Amino acid sequence: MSSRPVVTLTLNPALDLTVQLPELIAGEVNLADRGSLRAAGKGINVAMVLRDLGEQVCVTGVLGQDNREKFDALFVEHQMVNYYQYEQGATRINVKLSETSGRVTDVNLPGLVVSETSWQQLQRTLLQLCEKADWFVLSGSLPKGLATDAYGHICNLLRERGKKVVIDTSGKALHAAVEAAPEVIKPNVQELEQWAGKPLPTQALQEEAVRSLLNRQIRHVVLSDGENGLRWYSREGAWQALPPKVDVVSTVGAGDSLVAGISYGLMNNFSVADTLTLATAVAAMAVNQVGVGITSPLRLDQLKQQVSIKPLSFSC
Ligand SMILES: Nc1ncnc2c1ncn2[C@@H]1O[C@H](COP(=O)(O)OP(=O)(O)OP(=O)(O)O)[C@@H](O)[C@H]1O
Ligand SMILES: O=P(O)(O)OC[C@@]1(O)O[C@H](CO)[C@@H](O)[C@@H]1O
Repeated sequence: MSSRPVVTLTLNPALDLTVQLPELIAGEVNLADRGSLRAAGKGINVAMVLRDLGEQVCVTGVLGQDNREKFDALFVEHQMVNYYQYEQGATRINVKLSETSGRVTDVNLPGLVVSETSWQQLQRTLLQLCEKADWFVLSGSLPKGLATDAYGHICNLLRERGKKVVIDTSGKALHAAVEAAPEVIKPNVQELEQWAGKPLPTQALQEEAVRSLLNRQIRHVVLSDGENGLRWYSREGAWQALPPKVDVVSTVGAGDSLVAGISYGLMNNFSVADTLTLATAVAAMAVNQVGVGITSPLRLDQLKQQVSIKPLSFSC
């Protein structure tokens, strides 16, 4: 466990309305088995896992004033230090329709419009947090009101101060973020294809794109691929992690759990094998439940034992 806190930034958080139903039939009345409404968003999910791993966490970003209660309660319950900026209006609700087969349909709303005042205040907050923290995890889509290079801009601010930045985003935001050379990025295969601007159907083609990311001075590229696990690339080498087989309850937050596990391992100077084992097990745990977090340390140990790691032949 590191002695200094880690910061997670969520610019576009959400209340996740997870609905579990046998089968989704579009255009019909669907009867659900159960539902839950949770404070979420990518960086908040990352924070949940990091707290469960024992890290001190400062959370920041922009939340809506009108429905802040669930977020405030979560921060208190999980002892996260709250540096959020509150904007007029309500944080979006994202609907996650989770079928018995394991298929998940996401309906994500656009979110708040972030004002220039909040954006400026947020940057001041991040600079203030540079005095406390060395690692910053920036996750998720960008809300309206922010330029597509918002993550790139923040990453530059942080890197100039010697901070390590992990970024998990997609589309144009990922494009701009890559130019700021963060320490780690975690695209999934589809996001890598969007970045490359073409389909990448083979491992060789994916590795060509990864090479050009590493040549832009990104230190680690973690390429996630759902139930096939992940491949981790850096100038020092490459590894593949194959996840354990689990019953899929909801895949929402699996990527965030992976990001949390990778960040934890890097922050604590774990070996690559230990980092990947932990991250892959934590992600599998997320898949096996609704919501993220380490709900059973014993189960996490069992999952870790079922992760398989192997080195890949790869050079830059
Ligand atoms: N069915 C599964 N069984 C076990 N592990 C899984 C499964 N699906 C995903 N994972 C784990 O979660 C990781 C992240 O999943 P994925 O590649 O879907 O990320 P993502 O697209 O960022 O996810 P999301 O945005 O939905 O959180 C995978 O690398 C894998 O380790
Ligand atoms: O709009 P973004 O930021 O891309 O995604 C938001 C989101 O789908 O990501 C999390 C799962 O990763 C959910 O908690 C949340 O609803």
